[in-house]
This record gives sequence, C-alpha cells and structure tokens, in this order.
Amino acid sequence: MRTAPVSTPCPSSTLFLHHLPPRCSRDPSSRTLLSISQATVQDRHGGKTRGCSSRGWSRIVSERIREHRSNNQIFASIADISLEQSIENPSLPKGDMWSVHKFGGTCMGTSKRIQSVADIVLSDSAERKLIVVSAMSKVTDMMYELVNKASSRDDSYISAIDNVFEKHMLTASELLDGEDLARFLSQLHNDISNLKTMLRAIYIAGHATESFSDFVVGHGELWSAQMLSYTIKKHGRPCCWMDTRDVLIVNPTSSIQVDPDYIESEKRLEKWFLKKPADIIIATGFIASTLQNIPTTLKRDGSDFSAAILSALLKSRQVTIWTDVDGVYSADPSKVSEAVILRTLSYQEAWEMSYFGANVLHPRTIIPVMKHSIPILIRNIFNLSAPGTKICQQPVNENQDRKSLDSVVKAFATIDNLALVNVEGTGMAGIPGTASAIFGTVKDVGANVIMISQASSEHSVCFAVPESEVKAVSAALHSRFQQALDAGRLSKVEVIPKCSILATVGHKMASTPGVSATLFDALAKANINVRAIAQGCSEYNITLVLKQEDCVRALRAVHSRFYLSKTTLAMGIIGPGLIGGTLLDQLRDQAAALKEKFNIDLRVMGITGSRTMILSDMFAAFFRGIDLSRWREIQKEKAEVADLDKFAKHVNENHFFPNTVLVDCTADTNVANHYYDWLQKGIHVITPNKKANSGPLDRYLKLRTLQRLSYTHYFYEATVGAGLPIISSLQGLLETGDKILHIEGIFSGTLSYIFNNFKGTRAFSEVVFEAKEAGYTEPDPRDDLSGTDVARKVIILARESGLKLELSDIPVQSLVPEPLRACSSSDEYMQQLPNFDKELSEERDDAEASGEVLRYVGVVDVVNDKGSVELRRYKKDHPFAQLSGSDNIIAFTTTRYKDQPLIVRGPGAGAEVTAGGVFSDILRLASYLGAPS
Ligand SMILES: NC(=O)C1=CN([C@@H]2O[C@H](COP(=O)(O)OP(=O)(O)OC[C@H]3O[C@@H](n4cnc5c(N)ncnc54)[C@H](O)[C@@H]3O)[C@@H](O)[C@H]2O)C=CC1
Ligand SMILES: N[C@@H](CC=O)C(=O)O
Ligand code: NA
Repeated sequence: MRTAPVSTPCPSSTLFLHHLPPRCSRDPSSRTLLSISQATVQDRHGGKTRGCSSRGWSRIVSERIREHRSNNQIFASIADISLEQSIENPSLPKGDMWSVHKFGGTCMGTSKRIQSVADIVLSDSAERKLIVVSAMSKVTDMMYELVNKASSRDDSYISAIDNVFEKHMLTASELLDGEDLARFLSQLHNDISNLKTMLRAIYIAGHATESFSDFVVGHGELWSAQMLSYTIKKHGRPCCWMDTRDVLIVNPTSSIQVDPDYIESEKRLEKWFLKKPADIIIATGFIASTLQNIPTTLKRDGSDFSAAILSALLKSRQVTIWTDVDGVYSADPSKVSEAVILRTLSYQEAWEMSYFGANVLHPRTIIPVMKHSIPILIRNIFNLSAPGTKICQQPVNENQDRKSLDSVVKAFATIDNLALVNVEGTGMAGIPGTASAIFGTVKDVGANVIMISQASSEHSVCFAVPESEVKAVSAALHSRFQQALDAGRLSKVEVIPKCSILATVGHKMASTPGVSATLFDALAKANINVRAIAQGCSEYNITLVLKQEDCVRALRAVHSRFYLSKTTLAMGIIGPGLIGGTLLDQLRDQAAALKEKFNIDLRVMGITGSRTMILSDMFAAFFRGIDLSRWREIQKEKAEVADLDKFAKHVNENHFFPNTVLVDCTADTNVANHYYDWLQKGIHVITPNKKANSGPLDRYLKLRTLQRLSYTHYFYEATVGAGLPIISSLQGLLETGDKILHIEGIFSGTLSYIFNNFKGTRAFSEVVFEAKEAGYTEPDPRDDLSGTDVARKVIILARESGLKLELSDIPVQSLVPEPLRACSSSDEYMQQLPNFDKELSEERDDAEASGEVLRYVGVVDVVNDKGSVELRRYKKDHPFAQLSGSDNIIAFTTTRYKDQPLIVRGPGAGAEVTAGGVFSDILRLASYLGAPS
C-alpha cells in the first residue's frame, strides 16, 4: 500500500474507518482499507490527543477492535476514547450568540471566492459562528464521475482523480502558505491516495454501493471546509473545522431523502463541542452519517439542509444562505424582467415558491429552522449591498415588498412540460374508490402527480403529470379501466399535452376576497384560457393549468396585474406618417413618466410603412423594443421590405408580453380589413383610421360583435373629432340609458379651418393649401373637400347610435368641382384648384350679404334613421359661426339633453391632437388591462 509522503503531522483529518459500511469488512480489499484507516483514526483526534503517541493510539485502537466486531462498534468505541481523553470543556452554548452561514459551491468556487467567504465570516459580529460549506463548484460532479468511471471499469478514473487533486492543490496554494499549506496538502495527499485505493476496489468489484459512493463524494466538502478553516486561521482567528459525519445523524428514508435524528445529532454535537469549543466552526455541508456511522449524504436537500439542521441544533439567531442572486424574486426574472426581489417571505410562502423551482430553499430545509422561528436570510455573495430576502415567521413590514398593500399575492411560478389527464364518465359519481383506483394505477407506473382537480359533480377527475410520464399513465389507465370504458361507465381517458402550471403564491391569499377574481380577470384580458384549477385550503397557492405556449404571457399578465411590475404592452405602429410619426414621438417623450408614475410600460416592437418596416431586434434588444429616440434613423438604416402578416406575427408572437396592440395610423382599407383577424387572435386594435367603421355594414357589424364577445379591445376615438371625446361621450350617453335623437356638427377640421379663414381676403384654394400644410387634411385632401371624410364620421356616429346605414345612404354635397373629381392624384387636384376659386367666392359673398356664414356640417337624424352632409348657412351669432382654427363642434340632442344639446367643441384635426387622441386610447387600453387608473 502506497502512502503519500507526509511532511507534517495531520492534526485534523477525516476518519476513514468509521465511515466504512459494514460490508467493507467482507470486501477483499477491506484489509487494506482497515490499515489505512488506522492511520487516519489517529489523525482525526489529533487535536485532542496530543499527549498520546502514535504507537499508544494504535495500541488502544487495536484493543478496541479486538473488543468489538463491527466497524460501527469500533467507531463508537473510538469516539468514547476521545471523550475519555478530552480535557474539561464548557458545554455547548446555544441561542442568539450563534450565527449560521452557508456558502454553496459557487461561493467556494475559487481561491478568491474562498477569501471573500472568509472576509464575510470575519465581518459577522456574532459571538459565535458556524459556517457550512459545500464542495468547490463542480467538485461533487467530478467525484460522482470518479465513482461512475471506476464502477464501469473505466481506467480514466485515475487521471480524473488527479484532476481533483490538482484543483484543490492549486486553490490551497493560492490561499495558504507555510505550515498550514503543508498540513492541508499532506491531508489532501492522504485522502487522494485513500480514495485511489477505494476506487481501485470499486473498479475491481465493478460496482459501488451507495455508501461507498457517498463516502467518495463527501470529500469535496471535507477539503473546502479545511481550506476555509485555514484561511480564517490565517487572519489570527481561532477556528475549527467540523466533519459533519461525526455530528449529523440521519435515517435514510428513500434514495432521495433522509430524516435527521435530532436527538442523536444534538448529543454528538455536544460531544464534538466538548472537544473543540471554537468560536468559529467551519462545517462540511451535504454529508452526514447514519446511526450506524455509515457515511451518507443529505441527498437532494444538500448543504442548505445541513445549515438548517445545525442552526436548529444551536438555536441560532439566524441562518444566512449565500448564493449568487440578490434574493427570492417575485417571478423568474428571465421571464418577467420587472420581477422584484421580495424583502420578506413567510416560511410557508418560501416552501411554496421553492417547490416551483424558484431560487429558494427546499421545503425540507425550512422545516428545522421554522420549528424554532429562526429567520433565514438569502443573500448574494457577489452583491453585498443587496439586503436579500428574509424568510421568517411573520413577514415584517410587508409594505416594502409591493407597491400595493391590498394585494396579498407574493409571487408567481411556473412548471412546464406537463400533460393533463382527464378521466371522465357518469359511472364515477358517488362510487367510493374511483379516485383510489385512478391514482393507484398512476402510482403503479411510477408517475408523479403534480396537481389534481375534481369538480363536486364527480363526473371527471383531472390531474397533471410530467409530459414524459403521460404515455405510460394513459396506457395504464386505459388498461385498468378497459371494462368501465367498454361498458360506458367511463366515457374517456383523455390526454391534453403541452401544458404548464402557473402558481400564485401568497400568505392568506385564499382568505382574501378578490384575489382569484383579479387573477382570472388578468388572464382573461390577456386572452389566456385556463384548463384546470386547484386551490388547497392551505391558502398559500392557487394553481392553474394553461397551454404551455401561453405560460410566459400568463405569468407576465398576472405579475403585472398584482402591481408587482408594470403593465406592459407590446405595440406595433402601422403608418408612421404625420399621425403615426407624431404618436411615436409622443410615446418617446412620455415613456419614462408612464413607467414611473403610472406603472405602464409601452414597448414599440415594430413600425411599418407601406413599403418598408423595422422590427425590434429579436435577440439583443428584443424585449426593450425599438429605441424611439432614433426610430427615424433606424428606419433608414435597418428597414426591411414591409410585410403586414410578418409584422403582426413579430409583434404578437413573442410569448413574453401579455398583451399586444396594433395601432393603425394609415388611411388604408386593406389594413382595416385585417382588424377582424387580429382581434380574433387576441390582438387589441387602436386606430384613427375611419375605413373599418365606415366600410361595408356587414363587415362592421361582424367586427363589433367579435369585439363585444371577446376580451380584446378595439378603440377608435380619433376617428371622429380627432382627440376630442366624441365617441366616448356618445358611448357614455348610450351606456347610461340616454337616447340619442340628433347629432349635428362640424366634423371636419379641414373644412372648419377653411370656412373659418375664408373671409374674402384670400382665395379658396389658398386656404385649402394652408389646411393641408397644417396637417388637417386627409392624405388625399379630396377626401375632405368631397365631404367623404365627414360622411364617414356621420356613418361612424350613426352606427354607434344604433342605425344600420351604409356610406352610400348619406347624401353628400361635394365641394370638389366636377371637372376635378377625376384627377389622377391629389397633387394634380391641388394644382388645378385655383381655377375654380370663383364659384365658392360667390357663394361666400352671397351669405355674407345676408349676415350669414358658410359651414360644412354633418347630421345624424336618429329619429328618422338618416344622415346628411352639406354646406349650410348660419347666422353670425350661431355657435357654429363662432369657431376658429380647425375647431370641430358637435351637438348631441338626446332625451336628457333635449332643450339644450350637449356640446363638445375644440380642435378636431392636426397632428398633435390626433396623435394625443390615439395615445389616450392606448392608455385606456392599459388601464383596462390592469394599469392603475
Ligand atoms: N390628420 C389629422 O388631423 C387626422 C387624421 N386622422 C386619420 O389618421 C390617419 C393618418 O393620417 P395622416 O397621418 O395624416 O396620414 P399620412 O399620409 O401622413 O400617414 C399615413 C401613413 O400610412 C402609410 N401607409 C399607407 N398605407 C399603408 C399600409 N398599407 N401599410 C403601412 N403603412 C401604410 C403611409 O405611407 C403614411 O406613412 C388617417 O386614417 C386619417 O384619417 C384622424 C383624425 C385626424
Ligand atoms: N381630415 C380630417 C382629419 C380628422 O379626421 C379633418 O379634417 O377633420
Ligand atoms: Na375623438
């Protein structure tokens, strides 16, 4: 047997013998192993047995070995020897003076990080500290790999173990020097050569028992604990390292779980402390022993569990789990960028979250500390300024966690790759044992049921299982219930694939009215269908099953709805002309204020004109949207050929934003023809374009019906009177039960401007040109001058009032001279217009002579089911004669406003006011979707 050269005695080392499973003694290699272990036994107790020579120790141990048959007894006996040898020591103090910390593999990943860990430990002002450490990052995997290689007789385990040695040797050399380094390296050498012997035995046997494997793997923790202990000692602070296999006693309950034996562990901890009453203890995480002293691990609960058990044994003031995130987020930050760090969580909330894979402790880890009300602090080793998340009995100062106090929802989590199984049939109701038969069958195929839901009618039971297990579950159920299916007692065993779970977690959530309503409302508004629901009476969790493709959108929708983040809208702007361009600039200027003051986050994901479009960068800045401070430049630099379908898909199908709105700022009928399809897909539509609402009646009615049936919104305030509240006023009157009798008004900003300024000093064509320049006209000014634009507005208001009129039903008096109606372009029309100035001049002079003015008005005669558009004369004292600029004026005569009409007046055209009207529709949408109003 080769042993590593030992330059200095090893004061603290692992006890090899005592960790050997009983079967070791029957193993051909056990004799060799025993001889190694004798050497290490003496090391292990070196700290307390300095008075005992190596030979003396060997003698005592040999005697005890003779006295006791099993290795376990040997260990117990050895422990007794060390106790016999121990000098008088204080008993183990417990309580507030202890502060427990746990540093995971990442924190212990390099020499620099181990140094930072030492600094953190030293800066903790607690009287006594117990520090639990994991193996250096990747080491546990490397160790498992060693066992796998050896047991599959792969020779490369030898070079692999050399890599393990190298990694620790280099790290220690960077951290330590002098005698400490020599001691550590000698110990490392010893351990590695012991491991090589053991791996050789595994190699020969072609098999490793679980305890062999646990024994090998646990070395990562032993080495990291020793390195940290020496590093702290280097700073002049007395410090001991603890092999927790001497202290933590557990009963393995399954291959993935162990139960701590608190009574035995407490006894052993007290014994340990008698020997090493240190103020700073560095303890190995993850590893433990059985009551029979067989090495084992804490399985998947790992080092966090070690820290929690030790913390409970010491009744420490707090346990700090150091990791690489700032704390527990309200949702997975990779899916919800506005997720916030929760300052506090109750123990129950924390274990609900951890089940869903949030970066929280495993529920079993929480139980030991919860019993003694010990707070757990989760902190980021890479960001010491972050206060972290405190998991404790009573969440302190809940207000800090959320902006909204009334919300009791803390956080959201999701699980993907699930399938729902639905067992349905009339033969289940009132028959005891059906559920047991169903779930017994599921258990028999080893599938894990993640949630269950059954309505009280008992006609169906549905449950979620991992997608990977559903095939076996379905086959087993079909076979188990074949007879019931054949007889029709069960109608189906159905699998709904590609599902996800969305869980909402919060303290006392279920006992607060309105939580579920708000949750489901947020989902409905994002057009997300819920397949199944489960809420236990624990009141900490509401679980929903949805289509997997909807899951991230759902997560974002509910997260923002509970005010944990902004109401985020993905927007696509179609037609960046005068109105669209002005809107984009307004969005740019207002974005920050909207985010900060109103919790609304608007992201323009695409802008398309008729020929080219720009889409937000799919990878880099995708989620930020297009930089609106440079959208014109980006349009020049990065535009691609416009494709409206691709555009809508890009904006909508990101799966990230719960809601999408397309804003149509064109005057194009083709774009308007897409609204139905978009609304059907759950895309909200906002527009100043009048084409959809004034187009063919049947299409309009279909669109409105769809909109009313769905949770998808279609807003078009700017189609009449630009930003003036015309549509909303009319809707308000109707919704509150008023009856519209008559609507009359000046609906054209262009024609209002023209007749307000056509005072005999300038030619008619000159004033038309001014109106166009001012941005009041339609893209083609003939739409205004022909009265078509006003007719469209009349139709929009008539239909809104319940009349079923077509555009062709409205008689329109056109102001476009007959010969110019056939002009091929608006430019040609504008050029030729001066030739026809005379006609309108004469009409104006004639009116003037009678003390009247000309006004171009639209009328909706609801009582007589008709509308008209014409040039009328009004006395100079009539309200319609008092206008200026591009003012619109609209008078609603209703059953409530009969004697005096309700009048809305103000600028009814122009870039700023129109874009402002569209913008206010966008904010109305955000508020409908849950933004604070
Ligand atoms: N100017 C005003 O005061 C008011 C205008 N409106 C309406 O606002 C809309 C826009 O008007 P303006 O901005 O003045 O017109 P504009 O002509 O300046 O802008 C329209 C933009 O849409 C683009 N476009 C046309 N067809 C397209 C298509 N199929 N796909 C993508 N882009 C397309 C054009 O290239 C242009 O950039 C019109 O529907 C108008 O009726 C409504 C109220 C007031
Ligand atoms: N061209 C229109 C613009 C608003 O719809 C008008 O002049 O009113
Ligand atoms: Na309006």
